[in-house]
Amino acid sequence: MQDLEELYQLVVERKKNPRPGSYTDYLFSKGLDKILKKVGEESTEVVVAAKNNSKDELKYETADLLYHLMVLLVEQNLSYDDIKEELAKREGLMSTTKDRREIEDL
Ligand SMILES: N=c1c2ncn([C@@H]3O[C@H](COP(=O)(O)OP(=O)(O)OP(=O)(O)O)[C@@H](O)[C@H]3O)c2ncn1[C@@H]1O[C@H](COP(=O)(O)O)[C@@H](O)[C@H]1O
Repeated sequence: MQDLEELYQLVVERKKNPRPGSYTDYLFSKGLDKILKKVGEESTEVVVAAKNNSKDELKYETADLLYHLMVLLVEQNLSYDDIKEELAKREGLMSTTKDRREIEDL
């Protein structure tokens, strides 16, 4: 079993201890622009999969995107806890927006 945090930790481990032939090492060696390109590509593939109404494709592309996002976070020295903290801050936000004026189409 591998959850997102375990995947993040695996990427951290690869950065600390590069392993020959590892795709993660390949991304780190190419640098930020390559990682950003992959995040962009994989994001687009998620959009296309959803438009194709294909759950299998969406599942596959989402896993690809999450992996590349974890590589980006590690490259940028953002910890997994940073993201968890940000998400935690948002808990309960719904209740504070219930009186918001309806969003109108332009
Ligand atoms: N989750 C993933 C994961 N998802 C996608 N990918 C790789 O992402 C690449 C995306 O495929 P593409 O066709 O878009 O890219 P490509 O043509 O192979 O290469 P480029 O476009 O980047 O040049 C594939 O090579 C996949 O193997 C991943 N590679 C690794 N992981 C995880 O990271 C762990 C460590 O992997 P290594 O670093 O390779 O040991 C693995 O055990 C997995 O758990």
